[in-house]
Amino acid sequence: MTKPRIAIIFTGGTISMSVDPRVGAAIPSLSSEQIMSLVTNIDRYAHIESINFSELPGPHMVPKLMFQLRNLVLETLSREEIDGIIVTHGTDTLEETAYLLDLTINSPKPIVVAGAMRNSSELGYDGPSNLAAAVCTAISPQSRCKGVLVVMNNEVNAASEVTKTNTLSLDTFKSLEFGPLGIVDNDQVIYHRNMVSRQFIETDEVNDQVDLIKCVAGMDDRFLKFSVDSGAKGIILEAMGRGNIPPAMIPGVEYAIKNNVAVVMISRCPTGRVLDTYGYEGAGRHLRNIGVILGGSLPGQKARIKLMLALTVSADLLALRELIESDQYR
Ligand SMILES: NC(=O)C[C@H](N)C(=O)O
Repeated sequence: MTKPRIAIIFTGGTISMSVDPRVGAAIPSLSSEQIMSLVTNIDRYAHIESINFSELPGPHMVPKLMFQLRNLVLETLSREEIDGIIVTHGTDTLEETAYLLDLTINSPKPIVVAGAMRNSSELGYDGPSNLAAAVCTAISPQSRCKGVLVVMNNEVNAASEVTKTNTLSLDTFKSLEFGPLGIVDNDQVIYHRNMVSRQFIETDEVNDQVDLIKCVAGMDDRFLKFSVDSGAKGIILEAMGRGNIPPAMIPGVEYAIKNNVAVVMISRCPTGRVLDTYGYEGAGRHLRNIGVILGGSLPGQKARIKLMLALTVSADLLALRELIESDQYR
């Protein structure tokens, strides 16, 4: 039987780091060959092809590079002999890249994003085991047509649902709202459910002029006005609870919308979607009536990815509302 062929695209992150004695802390240093040499016996399962994209820590990744990575993933997927793709990534921005890939690639072939929480100088370096689980996931026919998957700590999560929840735990990537899609057990992926919803945004670019503003008690509209005046085309408003903001922020929201800047609201609560349940000043109904778009249950950093892509499809605020709300409010 012919073994499946998997391309692994290395972008950096802790999975490719070790402690530099001069700095006394972890920095990118491992080549893809060095990492793959630690994933022992993987050639029993698949032919592996390594592709070097970058050696970036997660916080150095930027939206334009994520989109270049998306183009490389698409190009690699278009090769008939490739059965699936794995992307290694710094975990700090892994969910953002994974979600961008998920929203912009419509392929039945499995795409898996993985990383590590411990670098190769630490006891219990989890890079090789996460990569092994990612390969087991990518070669499974059951992983087809599932969108982009995030595999860490033997759990399989949908890119559209997952977020990093803990600063150091190996078990940090969680779908807080719905739980994992499945697990990797004994080198086999076992799925328990399908992703809740999936959206595809057809575009060839990303507009990175989107800011994220978190609301706190007593906040005013200075950040909102600064964002508009400094050229933002979109703002993610990380609101309180069900989707409500302090009244002193409202002039800034009106100023943004008057200037055709899209304002998408999500919640600073870790779970639950926003909705226009409340009718007081600054509450969801008021904000919706003045043109604020509802962003569902996405965390702010992922809602930003979605808006950055949606803005390349239309600058019209009503069309943007339609596009952004369509998969969360039916
Ligand atoms: N575990 C990690 O990968 C964290 C690291 N700071 C990064 O995102 O590059």
